[in-house]
Amino acid sequence: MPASPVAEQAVEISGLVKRYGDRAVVDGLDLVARPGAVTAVLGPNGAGKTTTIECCEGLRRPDAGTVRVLGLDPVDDARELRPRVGVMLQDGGLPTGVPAAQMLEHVARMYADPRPLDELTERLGLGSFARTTVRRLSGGQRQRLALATAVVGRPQVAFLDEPSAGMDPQSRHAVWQLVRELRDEGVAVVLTTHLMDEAEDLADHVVVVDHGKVIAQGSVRDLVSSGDDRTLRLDATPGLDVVALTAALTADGPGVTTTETSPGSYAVVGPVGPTTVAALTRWLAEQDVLATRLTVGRRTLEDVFLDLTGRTLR
Ligand SMILES: Nc1ncnc2c1ncn2[C@@H]1O[C@H](COP(=O)(O)OP(=O)(O)OP(=O)(O)O)[C@@H](O)[C@H]1O
Repeated sequence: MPASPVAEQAVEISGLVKRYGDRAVVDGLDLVARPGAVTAVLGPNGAGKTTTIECCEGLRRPDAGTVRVLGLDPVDDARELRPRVGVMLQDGGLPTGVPAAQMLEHVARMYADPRPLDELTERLGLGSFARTTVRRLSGGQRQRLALATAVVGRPQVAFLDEPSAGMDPQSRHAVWQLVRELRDEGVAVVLTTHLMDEAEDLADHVVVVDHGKVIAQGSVRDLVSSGDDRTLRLDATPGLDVVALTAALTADGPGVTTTETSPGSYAVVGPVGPTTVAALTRWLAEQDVLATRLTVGRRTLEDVFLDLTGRTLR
């Protein structure tokens, strides 16, 4: 049998286009994912994240561009890739009439060296619903089972589509811990998410996608650091005059931008300092508006997204 091509990158996507009808939902997307790293594809609903991942999983054929997973074509080389790639679909994608434990045992039997099932069961808390059929599992339970089936075969690449969606905080942390360990074992983990904290906590590399295109990428640190910029967050009455507020904040200080991110929530981004806060509280007092929350902190990925698109992620 010829040796598999040696790939430095676990996943390489170049100029990917996927159309539904005449609409390109993925529109010239480039992405690279390394072994031993978590790559998070971050973007709002409908950005094209799932479609991109489905092209990597061989579930959809690109209309243009190339996708390589471990140097192979996900559609043409599906048989060779199957034992080396783990997939967690957004809707679980599992047969519904089988009890959870039986499902996991069945999947494990397909691999030469599966992970110990008792350990995986314990870690992801699968024991409490082992005998329940997939159909009757809650959304979060189904997600945990889907994750277990994705990683039980010790894949070299794991595609996880919104791995912690719908989970309670305890389960979410168990999932995050497992993802970190996969990374430490050398697995290339590619996950989609629209949860900022998930990307900030887990990702070595973040790819921000909007309208089927990459609009920014880098480490979280690269993306959020921008000189002395900080974000001042303010909760107050909806509909404040942000133009007048920005003018008041920049009158005797450096330039900042002000946005009402959702009704009654505002973000002031820029070199926010003590004079900015003083000017803000003075302006609010003049308008007879009470701030119910005021914080100053470092920029987040949410701020980056807001800067790039003028919209919030959710
Ligand atoms: N089979 C399909 N036929 C037609 N349109 C589709 C199909 N699958 C997805 N789409 C559309 O493609 C766009 C991108 O969908 P996709 O699921 O890739 O986005 P996403 O970024 O994963 O969003 P979400 O965060 O909501 O999961 C959406 O507008 C969606 O309605």
